[in-house]
Order: sequence, then structure tokens, then C-alpha cells
Amino acid sequence: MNESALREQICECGRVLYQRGLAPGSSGNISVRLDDGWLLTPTNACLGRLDPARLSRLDANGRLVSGDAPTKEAFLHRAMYEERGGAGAIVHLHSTHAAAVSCMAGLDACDCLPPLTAYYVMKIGRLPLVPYHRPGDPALAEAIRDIAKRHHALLLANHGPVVAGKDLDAAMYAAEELEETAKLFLLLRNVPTSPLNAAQIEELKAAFHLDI
Ligand SMILES: O=C(O)[C@@H](O)C(=O)COP(=O)(O)O
Ligand SMILES: [Zn+2]
Repeated sequence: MNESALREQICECGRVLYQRGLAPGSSGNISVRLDDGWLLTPTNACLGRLDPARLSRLDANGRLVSGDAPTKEAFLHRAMYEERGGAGAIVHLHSTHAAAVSCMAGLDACDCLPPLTAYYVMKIGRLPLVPYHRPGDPALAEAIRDIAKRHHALLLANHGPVVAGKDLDAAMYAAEELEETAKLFLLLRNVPTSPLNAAQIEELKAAFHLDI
């Protein structure tokens, strides 16, 4: 896809995520990798009303070369791209159910959500929790590096999910599946549930070549 098509795709994804209530107000941010840098959503932009011409274009050194000032999480996106060579796009959301889970006490920091459905295992697999940092804190980049080497999706404590994919469709679909599973998890609290067992997860890993 050329740059102009990628710009349109970011705006379309932003519109869809906003309309689905997954990025309320001016929350959330999106980026895609280019051959020589990145395109990111500008800081304080509403994902539902992005202008392709005003997206932030950063060069390979992370310097702004055109467009509005980038999301305050640009360093976080960059750290994730650096750790995940195959990532072509990243989506960060404040989707309500995932954000709710990110505020819960007693989560398993290695994996915040149970494997309730096969599709969740296929799109996310495991979801580690990153300790709380204020939005835009550069220390967050270092906090996620080690985790991002092993996981394409993570949950920022008291904040929301960050999901990388090979392209923007993949990142968006995974982020949507994460949100749906967080919703199921909350709906099923205090209800006896049967998550997938180890053998069922192994079968999915083999059938779909999952690296989780
Ligand atoms: O939570 C935050 O402040 C950011 O992570 C966010 O979602 C929106 O910030 P900008 O992308 O800088 O608008
Ligand atoms: Zn945020």
C-alpha cells in the first residue's frame, strides 16, 4: 500500500473505532510503519475525525517531518516497532471493558484474561499487564520492551490496551477481539466458567501456527 492509501486507511480505522465507542473523545492512537519512518495520529486528535493530510509523519530517527505534533505515545509505538520487526501497525485504545480490566486488583500480570474463546486465543493469545505509568511517560518505552519482544498485545495498567499487527487490519481486529473478551470476562465474573484447556490451546496453536 502506498503512503496515501495508508493515510486513508488510518483515518478509516480511526472512524470505525470511534464509532464503535472503542476510542472515546480524543483518546487512543494509531500508527503504521513506513519504509523510512512512521505515520501516527496527532496528539489530542479525535480518531473519528482524522485528516489524512495532518497525520504526523516521523522519519526513521523519530523526527517530525510533516503534519501535526504526534501522539504523546509516539515513543511507545516506536519501542514496540523496534522490538517487533514484523509489526506494521499499532493501535492503542481506551476501550471500556479492557480499560476496566486494566484497573482491577489481583490480575495475573503475565496474562490478564482467561482463554475464554478460540478466537481470543487466535488473535491475542496471552495478555501481559504493564505496571502503571502516566500517559506520555518515556519510562513506559523501557517498561514495555522486554514484554513486547514476546507479546504483540499488552495491557497498560489503569489505562488500556496496545496491540501490534502485521498491518492495520490485523492490529485493529486483534484490539477489537481483546475488547470483546474483556467484556465477556466481566460479564462472567462470579459465574462458573470453563476457559479453554491446555490441550485445546495446543490444538489451536498447531492448527493456526500461533506463536503465543
Ligand atoms: O491516555 C493518553 O493520554 C494517551 O495514551 C492517549 O490515548 C491519547 O493521547 P494522544 O494520542 O497524545 O492524543
Ligand atoms: Zn491512552
